[in-house]
Amino acid sequence: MAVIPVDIAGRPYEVRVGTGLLETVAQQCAGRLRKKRVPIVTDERVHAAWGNVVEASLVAAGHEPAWRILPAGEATKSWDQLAALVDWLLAEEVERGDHILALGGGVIGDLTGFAASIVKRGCNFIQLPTTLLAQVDSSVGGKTAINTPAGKNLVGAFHQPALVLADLAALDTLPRRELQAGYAEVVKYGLLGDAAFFDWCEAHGAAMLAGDPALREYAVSRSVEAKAKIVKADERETLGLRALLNLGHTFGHALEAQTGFSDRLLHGEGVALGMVLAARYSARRGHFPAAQAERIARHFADAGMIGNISALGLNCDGAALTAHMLHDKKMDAGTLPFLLLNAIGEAFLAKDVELADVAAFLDQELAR
Ligand SMILES: NC(=O)c1ccc[n+]([C@@H]2O[C@H](COP(=O)([O-])OP(=O)(O)OC[C@H]3O[C@@H](n4cnc5c(N)ncnc54)[C@H](O)[C@@H]3O)[C@@H](O)[C@H]2O)c1
Ligand SMILES: O=C(O)C(=O)C[C@@H](O)[C@H](O)[C@H](O)COP(=O)(O)O
Ligand SMILES: [Zn+2]
Repeated sequence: MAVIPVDIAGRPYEVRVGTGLLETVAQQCAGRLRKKRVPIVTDERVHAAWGNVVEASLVAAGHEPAWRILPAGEATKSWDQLAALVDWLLAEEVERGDHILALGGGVIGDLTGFAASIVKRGCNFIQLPTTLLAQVDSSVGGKTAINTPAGKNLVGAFHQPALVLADLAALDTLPRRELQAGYAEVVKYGLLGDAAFFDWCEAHGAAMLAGDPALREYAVSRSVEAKAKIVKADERETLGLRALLNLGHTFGHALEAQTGFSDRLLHGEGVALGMVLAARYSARRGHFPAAQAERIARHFADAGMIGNISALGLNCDGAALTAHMLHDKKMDAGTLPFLLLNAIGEAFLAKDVELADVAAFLDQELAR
């Protein structure tokens, strides 16, 4: 098992990456589960795949799991589900010092973490991420949120988990499309700051996705280490460092909004397309080789993902996509900084991007 410290001032915690962590969840959480009843939030698919494993461990340790089983999918990150979850946690008489368990992907982690941040002005929670995306990204770093009709993650809080248990065995039941979507956030760490890791992805990504256990442990651990370092340096995204983790997301979130936050485009798929767009747009501006942008697009295509937004059949123009971007949380005094590339492994925040130029670029991409 790899143990990666997330060294946040005043609230450090561990990310444990290994196999069998769900089977031994009660022991892993020893000392944190103070009461007989343990509140666990999950979704219906994760519960079907892993509910009995977690239940068995908790029951064997003398606990009585209290399950909150939500519908699977992005629509669960909503005001309605948040309100109902908060009411349920209050009915469970959760105290600040208790630990709420979040068993699932980024949807469950983001929603549960946000509920934990506001119940009694802040309770503890433990992330039990079961998707590749959640293990390499969403369970770490403390961004929690729901979506609103205005856009993605627009209401939320920074609230760090007390512990993260990334069980690699969970990836064995994850559908291939979800694995691929999570892989986009793995590749992101290479593109934003670690060219050697992008090379590793090109060499080993396919075998990692196919199930090689050692490669999976390496991909998850190296991703978590990269994220932990950035989060330690800029927890609240105020210094322009954490913003690097948003590479591909301004484009990606606009595509998710345009497709109605539906199964038509998963978050990771939007991020993959968004990073290809950021790379091509960097090439259009002249500070990134066009051939390298196509290298990135090819890598995602080789991994089985869509490489061009024209394939989405969006039936909209570039201006419709840039309109969604006005809600981006990086907006600053009316301008939107964009994460762009100078090289593979060297992302930067460009503050001189004109949205009209982005819209014109997207018109070309929609017709590609
Ligand atoms: N907080 C952050 O820093 C952060 C980072 C990245 C993404 N996110 C958010 O995460 C969300 C996406 O997360 P996701 O990709 O994990 O999606 P998800 O939570 O919707 O899970 C994907 C699907 O896989 C199923 N599933 C999960 N684990 C499974 C398993 N082990 N076996 C079988 N099925 C399983 C789920 O039921 C769901 O249908 C988005 O809302 C995104 O905005 C947040
Ligand atoms: O942890 C971060 O910081 C990230 O930006 C990680 C992203 O992968 C994630 O999708 C995040 O939720 C996006 O943040 P947002 O602030 O653009 O909503
Ligand atoms: Zn993301």
